[in-house]
Amino acid sequence: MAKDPGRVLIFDTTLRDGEQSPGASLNLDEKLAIAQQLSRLGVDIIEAGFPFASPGDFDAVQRIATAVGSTDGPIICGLARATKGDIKACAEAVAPAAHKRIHTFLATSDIHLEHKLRKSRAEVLQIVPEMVAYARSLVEDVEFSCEDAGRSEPEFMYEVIEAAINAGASTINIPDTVGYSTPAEFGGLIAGINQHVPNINQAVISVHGHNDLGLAVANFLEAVKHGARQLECTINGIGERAGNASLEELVMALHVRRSYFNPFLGREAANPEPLTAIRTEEIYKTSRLVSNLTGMAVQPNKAIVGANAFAHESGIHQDGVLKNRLTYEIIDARTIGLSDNRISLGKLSGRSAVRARLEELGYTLSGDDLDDAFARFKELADRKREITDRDLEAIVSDHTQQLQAHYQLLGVQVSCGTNLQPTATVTLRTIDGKQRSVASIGTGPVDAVCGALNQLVQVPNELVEFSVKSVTEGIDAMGEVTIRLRQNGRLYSGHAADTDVVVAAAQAFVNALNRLVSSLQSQPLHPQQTPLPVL
Ligand SMILES: CC(=O)SCCNC(=O)CCNC(=O)[C@H](O)C(C)(C)COP(=O)(O)OP(=O)(O)OC[C@H]1O[C@@H](n2cnc3c(N)ncnc32)[C@H](O)[C@@H]1OP(=O)(O)O
Ligand SMILES: CC(C)C(=O)C(=O)O
Repeated sequence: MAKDPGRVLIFDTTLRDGEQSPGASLNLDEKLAIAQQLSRLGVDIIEAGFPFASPGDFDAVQRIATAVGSTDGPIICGLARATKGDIKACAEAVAPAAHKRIHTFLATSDIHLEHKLRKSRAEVLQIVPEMVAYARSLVEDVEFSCEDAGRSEPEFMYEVIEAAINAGASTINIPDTVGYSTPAEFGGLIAGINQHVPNINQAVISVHGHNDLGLAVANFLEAVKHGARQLECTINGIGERAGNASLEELVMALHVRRSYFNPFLGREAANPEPLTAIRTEEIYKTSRLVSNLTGMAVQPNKAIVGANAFAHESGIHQDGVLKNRLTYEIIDARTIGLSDNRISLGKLSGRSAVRARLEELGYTLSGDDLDDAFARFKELADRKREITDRDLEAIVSDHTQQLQAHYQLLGVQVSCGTNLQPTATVTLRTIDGKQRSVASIGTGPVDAVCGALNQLVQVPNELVEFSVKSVTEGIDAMGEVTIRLRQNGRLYSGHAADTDVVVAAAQAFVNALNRLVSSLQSQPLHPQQTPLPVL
């Protein structure tokens, strides 16, 4: 049996694999806000990024290690390829944390060895212990992953794992990198590792998996039954391609069905102790925060955190729930932090009530940031009778997105209607204070706004998604706009809300352009690429 921490460790990779979701790039302040909320949620390990990937990623990991990696906080981890350069950068980035980890990886499947790494199995067996030992010379806590484990030959993988443990790895991660495994196969893989790797009891077995076939959570639960004690997952299941195993689904499955899982961890079935250290009542607000800051909307029918997850539509269900909620509910919504019992916020509310509610939602604001958010709150409260949590989230996420913005939207004016050519005038200010306005016509007001913004910014892009939805109910509801732009095959999301959907569209477009521009600035200039316009 593997070294057993006595419960299931939750390793959150929202800021690393989650950020690999097309269009989901986050700025430094956004990453920090998410890391702080993950710490409140009670995750055991935060994988904060891939420090070697870019100076921005390095800074983010270092800042999270400094601000969130306190003695009673989570382990702060960075990802590194099995190279000295990656590992050294990772060690430097996580250094400020009280508890730090280097996570290094090398593929073990023949497909990856032959076509991607162009290395033999013998070379892999030489590199892995060398790089794990190098990582151990820099940091005490080292995790090693056999990338594409789900398609690797088990006997070869056993040898690699044994070598990694002998070199000092204390966590061995088994990733189903392409989401290929089925639950029985994945459980069998973990059982095989426990049986055939002679020194496995010196390491925690971890799993990481993707949702290409929608099986990641099911695979992980099967892995827990066979000895996996660390689950690598993301909030809302975001991540590369179809995403990762979702944290909220795993945690709630282990919570709701603990009498089923308890015996696999050597406990009495009736043991009421939780199987993870997660504060489940923080789940919903963490989901909202990640959705707002990444611009990745949560599908309404998503388990646990979707808008419909606790809604009962049909008469027979409503009748049952009215008689006894247990007829159709397996989770009390309050367990994940949904509550109807809230102070209502409106135009007579003061700074303390707004700050307190924002804190409950996972946003800790002070000084100028609080003043700005409060001013926007009052502005909105003059237009809208009751300010809901979703309104507040929209206010703060707009503000956070603008903190490091290259372009700031100063004004939008449109004229449109029957027999009128839709026209928009837009004013932008750059980070260095230059200001310019442009007018443009379009097929509708939003098209005219986007045309004007493109004229001002002059960075080629293709609009691939535009969606508007109402944040709350009623005629005075905020409209939430999500925009996705594509350039050179990469996606950039922008997200904004306002009671005026044209203003929300303009702001969402500017947010997406800001992401695109930041990404261009962190890449070396392509010979045919023109420098960024300065307005
Ligand atoms: C399964 C996962 O999610 S892995 C994590 C994915 N995350 C990322 O890729 C982070 C973002 N990546 C980047 O910024 C860049 O790819 C960098 C900085 C890491 C590397 O950039 P470059 O040096 O330009 O290399 P490039 O991306 O073109 O190719 C990757 C190289 O790493 C090698 N490589 C891939 N995995 C590993 C590994 N685990 N250990 C060592 N080398 C590896 C590849 O074989 C390739 O080498 P080659 O150039 O000799 O053929
Ligand atoms: C680096 C590893 C853990 C990974 O992200 C994967 O295999 O999907």
